[in-house]
Amino acid sequence: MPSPSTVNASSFRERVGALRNLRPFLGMVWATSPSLTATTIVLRLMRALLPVATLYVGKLIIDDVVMLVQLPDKPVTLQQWLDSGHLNRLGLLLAAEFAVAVLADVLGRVVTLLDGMLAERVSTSSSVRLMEHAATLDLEDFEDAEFQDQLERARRQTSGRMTLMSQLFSQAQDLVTVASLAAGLIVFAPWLIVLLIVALVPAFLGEAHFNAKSYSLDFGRTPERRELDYVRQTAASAETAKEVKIFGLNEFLIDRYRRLAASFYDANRRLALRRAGWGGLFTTIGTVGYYFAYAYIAWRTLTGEFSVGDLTFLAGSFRRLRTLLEALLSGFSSVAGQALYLDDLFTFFEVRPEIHSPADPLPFPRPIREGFVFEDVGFIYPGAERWAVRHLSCTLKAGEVVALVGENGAGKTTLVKLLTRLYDPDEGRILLDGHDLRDYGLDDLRGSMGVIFQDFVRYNLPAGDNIAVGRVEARDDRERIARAATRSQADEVIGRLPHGYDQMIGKRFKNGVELSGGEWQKIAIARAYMREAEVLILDEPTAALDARAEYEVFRRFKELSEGKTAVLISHRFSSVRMADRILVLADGKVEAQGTHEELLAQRGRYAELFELQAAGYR
Ligand SMILES: Nc1ncnc2c1ncn2[C@@H]1O[C@H](COP(=O)(O)OP(=O)(O)OP(=O)(O)O)[C@@H](O)[C@H]1O
Repeated sequence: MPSPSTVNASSFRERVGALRNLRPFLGMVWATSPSLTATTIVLRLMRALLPVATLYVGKLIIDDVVMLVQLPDKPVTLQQWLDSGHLNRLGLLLAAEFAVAVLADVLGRVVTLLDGMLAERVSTSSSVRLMEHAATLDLEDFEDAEFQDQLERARRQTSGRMTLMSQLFSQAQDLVTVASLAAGLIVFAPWLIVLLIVALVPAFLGEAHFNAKSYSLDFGRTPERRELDYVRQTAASAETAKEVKIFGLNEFLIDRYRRLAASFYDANRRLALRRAGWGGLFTTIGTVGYYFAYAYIAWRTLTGEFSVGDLTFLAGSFRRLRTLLEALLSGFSSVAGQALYLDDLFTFFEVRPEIHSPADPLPFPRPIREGFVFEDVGFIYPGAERWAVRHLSCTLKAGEVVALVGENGAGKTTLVKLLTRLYDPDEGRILLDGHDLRDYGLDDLRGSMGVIFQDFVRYNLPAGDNIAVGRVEARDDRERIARAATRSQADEVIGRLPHGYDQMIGKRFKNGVELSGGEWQKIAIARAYMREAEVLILDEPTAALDARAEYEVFRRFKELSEGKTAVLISHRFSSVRMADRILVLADGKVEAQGTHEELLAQRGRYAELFELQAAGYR
């Protein structure tokens, strides 16, 4: 991804280079709906030829009127005119002009309608593609600030660039109109075209320059804009309202928002002012060119070389051409500018995940025969300075319940992330039944594990669906959902909800019911049971449960993980001691292991932490 410093967007070459994005963009539009796209193109082509037709019929009308005015014995009354037959041609011409006007109007409306429909479909399909692609990427990508900026820019492109489509089509349409008008001009006075182009070039270059500037301004400010959104969200959202109120953070956040927004405004205003100034100057040059040409045509009419009809046709064509060319040129530079933005979308699509399935994956063992072995595993988070885990060696035997304990930052969650291949180790390897985890299919591996993290997601969905997401393919299996709920004690929570399993939970939507922290946790833990996986992992999702509830959850967890490999992470020793084996982690490696009693007898860190907690309860 280009960093702000490498995007010197004022370089003209870069802008023209960005036009390469138009091909895949148009490909995307076409793929969304070939029939809509083809129809709008054909209609626009027809519409493109109407201006020259209007002007030409207008010229014929005026020439005809001038001729009739000069008739030696002209009729006087309307009846006489009609009887003389002189008006037949004029009548036909007027009817033709009327027909062209109606057609132009109808075509314009239909095209706008089709464009609107097409734009919406393109926007939806690119959003879908964005989500599909995002789903393939690594967790590492999502935790990277630069990637988040890129994702944010790409997300804005999915709907923000839809005007680009109409604009591109309009450009093509205008181009055809220009060609038809220019053909007319060339027949009468070729050098007028040259005058036209000379008058317009400065305006074009000015536009191109300022568009590039505004892109680089925008690009360089993605982090600030993300911060702006974040501050706004924090200052006014259901999730943060409680703490913001108690800490009285409104002023602080609003002030921060104001300062950020003000710096945006300043930069934008400076650019807009310069743009307006230069734009005004260039337009004046164009206007001078126009009146110069007008005077010339008028003169040639006076000398008798052009008819009055020619004069109106030429002056009309010239004026039309000028506005069209101006629009085309500035449209071109705006298209090139927007194409630069498309870079964000397409470079996002080019990001490839690093964690993937092997070409010829092993099937996940069901049941697991031996278990997992961590062999001297080391992992450092991208951009971090310290190893999160290093020289970590341990086993998780098949059918065993292992508890991980250790102080904050000891590496417990990291171990779980490595086990589920959200990350791959930087050193050493993890074996499952004697084979490297990387030899198994990724979907198969993750599909065989039920993990609930401490920061599990609180889905604003009906209670049943909140559990069903644990195995979303089985979301219609009400019995399985109810079974999972019973195992995690979520059934009692759901029993108290007015609409039971169909009750919307969370406060985001109408009729949603908010749950307590512990109730949410029971629902989340039910997801792990819903999964009916070979490996069950609870990474401290029980912190908000009261002591009795946590004890009960773990007692059942132990019972229900009979024959399964299970890992539980908790800071409560009353729960931890139920495990078959306890691993004590410190500084990213296993410091001690054994049963509760064995570890107490060793009188090491485990015994110390246990004593601390026990003392707290005395
Ligand atoms: N996404 C991340 N990016 C960078 N560093 C991280 C990230 N997640 C964790 N770390 C670092 O890795 C180390 C181990 O963290 P980990 O989350 O595994 O600890 P933990 O034992 O689960 O702690 P806790 O009991 O607080 O949950 C910590 O030093 C932490 O700062």
